[in-house]
Amino acid sequence: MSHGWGYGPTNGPDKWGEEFPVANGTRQSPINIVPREAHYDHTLKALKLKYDPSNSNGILNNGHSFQVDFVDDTDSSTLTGGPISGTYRLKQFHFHWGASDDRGSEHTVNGINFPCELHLVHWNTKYPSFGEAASQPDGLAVVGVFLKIGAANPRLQKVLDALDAIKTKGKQTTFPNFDPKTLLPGSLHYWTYDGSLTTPPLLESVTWIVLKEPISVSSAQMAKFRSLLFTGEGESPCCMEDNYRPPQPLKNRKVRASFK
Ligand SMILES: NS(=O)(=O)c1ccc(C(=O)N2CCCN(Cc3ccccc3)CC2)cc1
Ligand SMILES: [Zn+2]
Repeated sequence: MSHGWGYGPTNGPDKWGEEFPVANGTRQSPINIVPREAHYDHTLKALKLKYDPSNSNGILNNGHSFQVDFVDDTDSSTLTGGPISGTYRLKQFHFHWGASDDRGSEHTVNGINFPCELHLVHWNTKYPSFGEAASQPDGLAVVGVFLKIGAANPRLQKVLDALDAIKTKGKQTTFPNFDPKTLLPGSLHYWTYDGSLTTPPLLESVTWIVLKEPISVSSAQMAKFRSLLFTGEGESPCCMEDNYRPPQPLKNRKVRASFK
Protein backbone atom coordinates (compact mmCIF):
# COMPACT_ATOMS: atom_id res chain seq x y z
CA MET A 1 0.00 0.00 0.00
CA SER A 2 1.51 3.31 -1.08
CA HIS A 3 0.34 5.08 2.13
CA GLY A 4 -0.82 3.97 5.57
CA TRP A 5 -3.96 1.94 6.11
CA GLY A 6 -7.22 3.74 6.65
CA TYR A 7 -10.89 3.58 5.77
CA GLY A 8 -10.91 5.24 2.35
CA PRO A 9 -11.42 3.73 -1.15
CA THR A 10 -7.69 3.24 -1.71
CA ASN A 11 -6.53 2.14 1.79
CA GLY A 12 -9.67 0.72 3.39
CA PRO A 13 -10.61 -2.73 4.80
CA ASP A 14 -10.76 -4.38 1.34
CA LYS A 15 -7.10 -3.44 0.79
CA TRP A 16 -5.68 -4.35 4.23
CA GLY A 17 -4.88 -7.94 3.15
CA GLU A 18 -2.18 -6.64 0.78
CA GLU A 19 0.00 -5.52 3.71
CA PHE A 20 -1.55 -7.71 6.46
CA PRO A 21 -2.26 -11.18 4.97
CA VAL A 22 -3.80 -12.33 8.29
CA ALA A 23 -6.77 -10.23 7.15
CA ASN A 24 -7.92 -13.47 5.46
CA GLY A 25 -7.15 -15.61 8.53
CA THR A 26 -9.31 -18.07 10.44
CA ARG A 27 -10.29 -15.88 13.43
CA GLN A 28 -10.88 -12.38 12.08
CA SER A 29 -13.12 -9.70 13.61
CA PRO A 30 -15.69 -8.28 13.65
CA ILE A 31 -18.47 -10.80 12.86
CA ASN A 32 -22.23 -10.78 12.45
CA ILE A 33 -23.74 -12.21 15.64
CA VAL A 34 -26.86 -14.36 15.13
CA PRO A 35 -28.38 -14.76 18.61
CA ARG A 36 -30.46 -17.81 17.65
CA GLU A 37 -27.24 -19.60 16.57
CA ALA A 38 -25.25 -18.65 19.68
CA HIS A 39 -24.74 -21.45 22.19
CA TYR A 40 -25.78 -20.73 25.79
CA ASP A 41 -22.84 -21.90 27.95
CA HIS A 42 -23.74 -22.22 31.65
CA THR A 43 -20.04 -22.57 32.50
CA LEU A 44 -19.40 -18.96 31.44
CA LYS A 45 -18.80 -16.75 34.47
CA ALA A 46 -20.16 -13.27 35.08
CA LEU A 47 -17.95 -10.44 33.84
CA LYS A 48 -16.05 -8.71 36.61
CA LEU A 49 -14.93 -5.20 35.59
CA LYS A 50 -13.05 -3.28 38.27
CA TYR A 51 -11.95 0.16 37.07
CA ASP A 52 -10.15 2.86 39.06
CA PRO A 53 -10.99 6.31 37.59
CA SER A 54 -7.63 7.64 38.75
CA ASN A 55 -6.00 5.40 36.12
CA SER A 56 -7.48 7.37 33.22
CA ASN A 57 -4.68 9.39 31.71
CA GLY A 58 -5.12 11.06 28.33
CA ILE A 59 -7.29 11.25 25.24
CA LEU A 60 -5.67 10.98 21.80
CA ASN A 61 -6.73 11.39 18.17
CA ASN A 62 -4.70 8.54 16.62
CA GLY A 63 -5.83 9.24 13.05
CA HIS A 64 -8.15 6.21 12.95
CA SER A 65 -10.32 6.84 16.03
CA PHE A 66 -9.80 8.53 19.36
CA GLN A 67 -8.79 6.63 22.44
CA VAL A 68 -8.73 7.23 26.19
CA ASP A 69 -5.53 5.72 27.57
CA PHE A 70 -5.17 4.24 31.06
CA VAL A 71 -2.16 3.82 33.33
CA ASP A 72 -1.72 0.04 33.28
CA ASP A 73 1.32 -0.54 35.53
CA THR A 74 -0.79 -2.11 38.33
CA ASP A 75 -3.88 -4.34 38.62
CA SER A 76 -6.15 -1.45 39.64
CA SER A 77 -8.28 -1.48 36.46
CA THR A 78 -8.98 -5.05 35.43
CA LEU A 79 -11.27 -7.51 33.69
CA THR A 80 -11.65 -10.95 35.29
CA GLY A 81 -14.29 -13.68 35.11
CA GLY A 82 -16.39 -13.95 31.95
CA PRO A 83 -14.87 -16.34 29.38
CA ILE A 84 -11.29 -15.55 30.33
CA SER A 85 -8.95 -16.98 32.93
CA GLY A 86 -6.50 -14.82 34.79
CA THR A 87 -6.39 -11.05 34.96
CA TYR A 88 -6.49 -8.62 32.07
CA ARG A 89 -5.62 -4.93 32.54
CA LEU A 90 -7.48 -2.05 30.88
CA LYS A 91 -5.20 -0.31 28.37
CA GLN A 92 -7.55 2.00 26.49
CA PHE A 93 -11.04 2.45 25.15
CA HIS A 94 -12.06 3.83 21.76
CA PHE A 95 -15.01 3.90 19.39
CA HIS A 96 -15.99 3.16 15.78
CA TRP A 97 -18.81 5.06 14.10
CA GLY A 98 -20.52 5.86 10.77
CA ALA A 99 -21.06 8.88 8.54
CA SER A 100 -24.76 8.52 9.32
CA ASP A 101 -26.78 6.94 12.12
CA ASP A 102 -27.62 3.84 10.01
CA ARG A 103 -24.12 2.38 10.28
CA GLY A 104 -20.89 2.56 12.23
CA SER A 105 -20.66 -0.48 14.50
CA GLU A 106 -18.17 -3.24 13.67
CA HIS A 107 -20.11 -6.19 15.06
CA THR A 108 -23.67 -6.55 13.77
CA VAL A 109 -26.61 -8.45 15.30
CA ASN A 110 -28.84 -10.34 12.85
CA GLY A 111 -27.25 -8.13 10.17
CA ILE A 112 -28.26 -4.93 11.96
CA ASN A 113 -25.68 -2.13 12.24
CA PHE A 114 -25.61 0.21 15.22
CA PRO A 115 -24.43 3.82 14.78
CA CYS A 116 -21.43 3.32 17.05
CA GLU A 117 -19.49 0.70 19.00
CA LEU A 118 -17.30 1.17 22.09
CA HIS A 119 -14.25 -1.07 22.61
CA LEU A 120 -12.62 -1.47 26.03
CA VAL A 121 -9.21 -3.04 25.37
CA HIS A 122 -7.56 -5.24 28.03
CA TRP A 123 -4.31 -7.26 27.99
CA ASN A 124 -3.42 -10.52 29.76
CA THR A 125 -1.06 -9.93 32.67
CA LYS A 126 0.58 -13.33 32.10
CA TYR A 127 2.55 -11.34 29.48
CA PRO A 128 4.89 -8.43 30.36
CA SER A 129 3.13 -5.75 28.29
CA PHE A 130 0.29 -4.91 25.91
CA GLY A 131 2.66 -5.11 22.95
CA GLU A 132 3.79 -8.60 23.94
CA ALA A 133 0.23 -9.73 24.70
CA ALA A 134 -1.08 -8.39 21.37
CA SER A 135 0.76 -11.17 19.50
CA GLN A 136 -0.52 -14.04 21.69
CA PRO A 137 -3.73 -16.03 21.02
CA ASP A 138 -4.95 -15.34 24.57
CA GLY A 139 -3.27 -11.96 24.84
CA LEU A 140 -6.16 -9.49 24.61
CA ALA A 141 -9.79 -9.24 25.71
CA VAL A 142 -11.98 -6.51 24.24
CA VAL A 143 -15.40 -5.67 25.65
CA GLY A 144 -17.65 -4.32 22.90
CA VAL A 145 -20.66 -2.14 23.71
CA PHE A 146 -23.22 -1.06 21.10
CA LEU A 147 -24.54 2.51 21.08
CA LYS A 148 -28.16 2.92 19.98
CA ILE A 149 -29.87 6.21 19.00
CA GLY A 150 -32.06 7.46 21.81
CA ALA A 151 -31.79 9.92 24.66
CA ALA A 152 -28.54 11.88 25.00
CA ASN A 153 -26.08 10.01 27.21
CA PRO A 154 -24.73 12.37 29.90
CA ARG A 155 -21.86 10.03 30.82
CA LEU A 156 -20.73 9.85 27.18
CA GLN A 157 -20.96 13.64 26.98
CA LYS A 158 -17.93 13.94 29.30
CA VAL A 159 -15.86 12.17 26.63
CA LEU A 160 -17.38 14.15 23.75
CA ASP A 161 -16.65 17.47 25.48
CA ALA A 162 -12.94 16.68 25.21
CA LEU A 163 -13.00 16.19 21.41
CA ASP A 164 -12.62 19.89 20.53
CA ALA A 165 -9.09 19.70 21.96
CA ILE A 166 -8.07 16.72 19.79
CA LYS A 167 -9.65 17.58 16.42
CA THR A 168 -6.67 16.56 14.27
CA LYS A 169 -4.48 13.45 14.00
CA GLY A 170 -1.80 13.27 16.69
CA LYS A 171 -3.41 15.74 19.07
CA GLN A 172 -3.86 14.61 22.66
CA THR A 173 -4.80 16.15 25.97
CA THR A 174 -5.13 15.09 29.59
CA PHE A 175 -8.26 13.18 30.56
CA PRO A 176 -8.08 12.50 34.29
CA ASN A 177 -10.57 10.89 36.68
CA PHE A 178 -12.86 9.17 34.22
CA ASP A 179 -14.65 5.96 35.22
CA PRO A 180 -15.32 3.78 32.14
CA LYS A 181 -17.88 1.82 34.15
CA THR A 182 -20.20 4.78 33.60
CA LEU A 183 -20.27 3.79 29.91
CA LEU A 184 -21.58 0.27 30.58
CA PRO A 185 -25.23 -0.79 30.28
CA GLY A 186 -27.26 -2.20 33.18
CA SER A 187 -26.86 -5.81 32.05
CA LEU A 188 -23.47 -7.45 31.51
CA HIS A 189 -24.95 -10.38 29.55
CA TYR A 190 -22.61 -11.09 26.65
CA TRP A 191 -21.71 -13.07 23.56
CA THR A 192 -18.10 -14.27 23.27
CA TYR A 193 -15.91 -15.69 20.52
CA ASP A 194 -12.24 -15.92 19.53
CA GLY A 195 -11.24 -13.12 17.16
CA SER A 196 -8.77 -10.45 16.22
CA LEU A 197 -7.96 -6.78 16.29
CA THR A 198 -10.34 -5.07 13.86
CA THR A 199 -7.60 -2.71 12.66
CA PRO A 200 -4.18 -3.50 11.28
CA PRO A 201 -2.11 -5.43 12.28
CA LEU A 202 -5.35 -7.52 12.67
CA LEU A 203 -3.56 -9.78 15.15
CA GLU A 204 -5.57 -12.90 16.07
CA SER A 205 -5.16 -12.35 19.79
CA VAL A 206 -8.55 -11.12 20.99
CA THR A 207 -11.17 -12.83 23.11
CA TRP A 208 -14.23 -10.78 22.12
CA ILE A 209 -16.88 -10.09 24.74
CA VAL A 210 -19.82 -8.25 23.13
CA LEU A 211 -22.52 -6.98 25.49
CA LYS A 212 -26.10 -7.70 24.47
CA GLU A 213 -27.56 -4.47 25.93
CA PRO A 214 -26.67 -1.23 24.13
CA ILE A 215 -26.16 2.16 25.76
CA SER A 216 -27.90 5.25 24.40
CA VAL A 217 -26.48 8.05 22.28
CA SER A 218 -28.36 10.95 20.69
CA SER A 219 -28.11 11.94 17.03
CA ALA A 220 -26.57 15.24 18.13
CA GLN A 221 -23.93 13.35 20.11
CA MET A 222 -23.17 11.21 17.05
CA ALA A 223 -22.54 14.43 15.10
CA LYS A 224 -19.90 15.33 17.70
CA PHE A 225 -17.94 12.11 16.90
CA ARG A 226 -17.96 13.17 13.25
CA SER A 227 -16.44 16.57 14.09
CA LEU A 228 -13.06 14.86 14.47
CA LEU A 229 -10.65 14.66 11.52
CA PHE A 230 -8.65 11.70 10.19
CA THR A 231 -6.16 14.29 8.96
CA GLY A 232 -3.46 16.25 10.72
CA GLU A 233 -3.27 20.01 11.29
CA GLY A 234 -2.55 21.81 8.04
CA GLU A 235 -3.67 18.89 5.84
CA SER A 236 -6.84 19.13 3.74
CA PRO A 237 -9.50 18.08 6.27
CA CYS A 238 -11.22 14.66 6.09
CA CYS A 239 -14.00 13.98 8.62
CA MET A 240 -13.40 11.01 10.91
CA GLU A 241 -16.39 8.76 10.10
CA ASP A 242 -17.08 5.25 8.75
CA ASN A 243 -14.00 4.08 10.70
CA TYR A 244 -15.34 0.54 11.02
CA ARG A 245 -14.36 -2.81 9.51
CA PRO A 246 -17.34 -4.80 8.18
CA PRO A 247 -18.14 -8.30 9.49
CA GLN A 248 -15.71 -11.08 8.50
CA PRO A 249 -16.34 -14.80 7.79
CA LEU A 250 -17.15 -16.85 10.92
CA LYS A 251 -15.25 -19.84 9.48
CA ASN A 252 -14.84 -22.61 12.05
CA ARG A 253 -15.97 -20.68 15.12
CA LYS A 254 -18.78 -20.84 17.62
CA VAL A 255 -20.31 -17.86 19.37
CA ARG A 256 -21.22 -18.56 23.00
CA ALA A 257 -23.83 -16.71 25.04
CA SER A 258 -23.64 -16.05 28.78
CA PHE A 259 -27.45 -15.90 28.91
CA LYS A 260 -30.45 -17.96 27.75
N1 LIG B 1 -10.66 -2.31 17.35
S1 LIG B 1 -9.86 -3.22 18.37
O1 LIG B 1 -9.73 -4.55 17.80
O2 LIG B 1 -10.52 -3.18 19.67
C1 LIG B 1 -8.26 -2.58 18.61
C2 LIG B 1 -7.61 -2.77 19.82
C3 LIG B 1 -6.33 -2.24 20.03
C4 LIG B 1 -5.70 -1.52 19.03
C5 LIG B 1 -4.36 -0.91 19.30
O3 LIG B 1 -4.11 -0.48 20.41
N2 LIG B 1 -3.44 -0.75 18.34
C6 LIG B 1 -2.48 0.26 18.42
C7 LIG B 1 -1.07 -0.22 18.69
C8 LIG B 1 -0.86 -1.62 18.99
N3 LIG B 1 -1.21 -2.53 17.91
C9 LIG B 1 -0.71 -3.87 18.13
C10 LIG B 1 0.73 -3.92 18.06
C11 LIG B 1 1.39 -3.50 16.91
C12 LIG B 1 2.77 -3.58 16.88
C13 LIG B 1 3.48 -4.02 17.98
C14 LIG B 1 2.81 -4.44 19.11
C15 LIG B 1 1.42 -4.38 19.16
C16 LIG B 1 -2.63 -2.78 17.72
C17 LIG B 1 -3.37 -1.64 17.24
C18 LIG B 1 -6.35 -1.33 17.83
C19 LIG B 1 -7.63 -1.88 17.62
ZN1 LIG C 1 -12.00 -1.06 18.10
